[in-house]
Amino acid sequence: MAHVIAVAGKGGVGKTTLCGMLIQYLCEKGKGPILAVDADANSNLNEVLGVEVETTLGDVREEIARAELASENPIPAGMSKADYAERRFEDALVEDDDFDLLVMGRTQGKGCYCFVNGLLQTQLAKYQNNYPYIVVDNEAGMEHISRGVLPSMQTAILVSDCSRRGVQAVGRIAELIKECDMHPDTVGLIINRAPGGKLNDGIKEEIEKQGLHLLGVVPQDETVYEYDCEGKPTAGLPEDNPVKMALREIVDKLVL
Ligand SMILES: Nc1ncnc2c1ncn2[C@@H]1O[C@H](COP(=O)(O)OP(=O)(O)OP(=O)(O)O)[C@@H](O)[C@H]1O
Repeated sequence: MAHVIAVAGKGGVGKTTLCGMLIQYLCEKGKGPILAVDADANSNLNEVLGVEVETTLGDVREEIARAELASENPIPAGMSKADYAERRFEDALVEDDDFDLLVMGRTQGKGCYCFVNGLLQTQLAKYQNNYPYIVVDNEAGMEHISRGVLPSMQTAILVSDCSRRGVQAVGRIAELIKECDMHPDTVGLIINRAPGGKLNDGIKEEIEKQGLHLLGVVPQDETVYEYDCEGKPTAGLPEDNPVKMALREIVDKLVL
């Protein structure tokens, strides 16, 4: 069974960047094949990882939910809706050397999604046996986890920037995780984009107030930002990049 690592945080704090670096590092450590799941409709994990995505699970869900209403039903005659959905979900899996990527895409729309959400849940449960690790880039609401679409969670990595509000947002996500009844072994915080890689006293106080376990601090680094602006995958960052090195040190301390 896969070890599921969920990465979450408020938008813009660098969650997707760190998630991509984590996937790359696990691959380098020989922990692959990894299933990477982009569960945040606003993030672009594929860009960070440097892969193209043609179909999202959201597209497939939409297509199937509307199939019966459409004048041209895409489901071939003689094929069940469930078999067609499974085939299309497999089409949506982007395969790379050491990881595969699934992009959830948008989660809301008109019509009933219960049937396809159920299929998606089954499909993900099936994938759980094919990969040693599943790494999920979540939106702040952790919707896929709270709705039970994702099978389980052993490690939650919560990312905040160096702001009180970022830490407070993470505190709320930690509460949500408790309410989800998934009981991960580790729930820890990474502070990203810290100037000079240091925490100030106000942030330290807030972390304590929220009762969060600090895994480590990642510095602000202009090269990471430039790579993003130029659309270059973070996988291509030099080995001695300070963000890459800080994240690796944190991952090495995790029990995975
Ligand atoms: N340590 C860092 N130093 C400098 N820039 C960083 C660092 N981490 C992330 N960034 C930059 O911050 C911006 C936001 O990062 P990213 O897209 O990973 O955030 P996010 O939390 O996933 O946001 P969203 O959910 O909106 O996608 C990007 O331009 C990224 O390159």
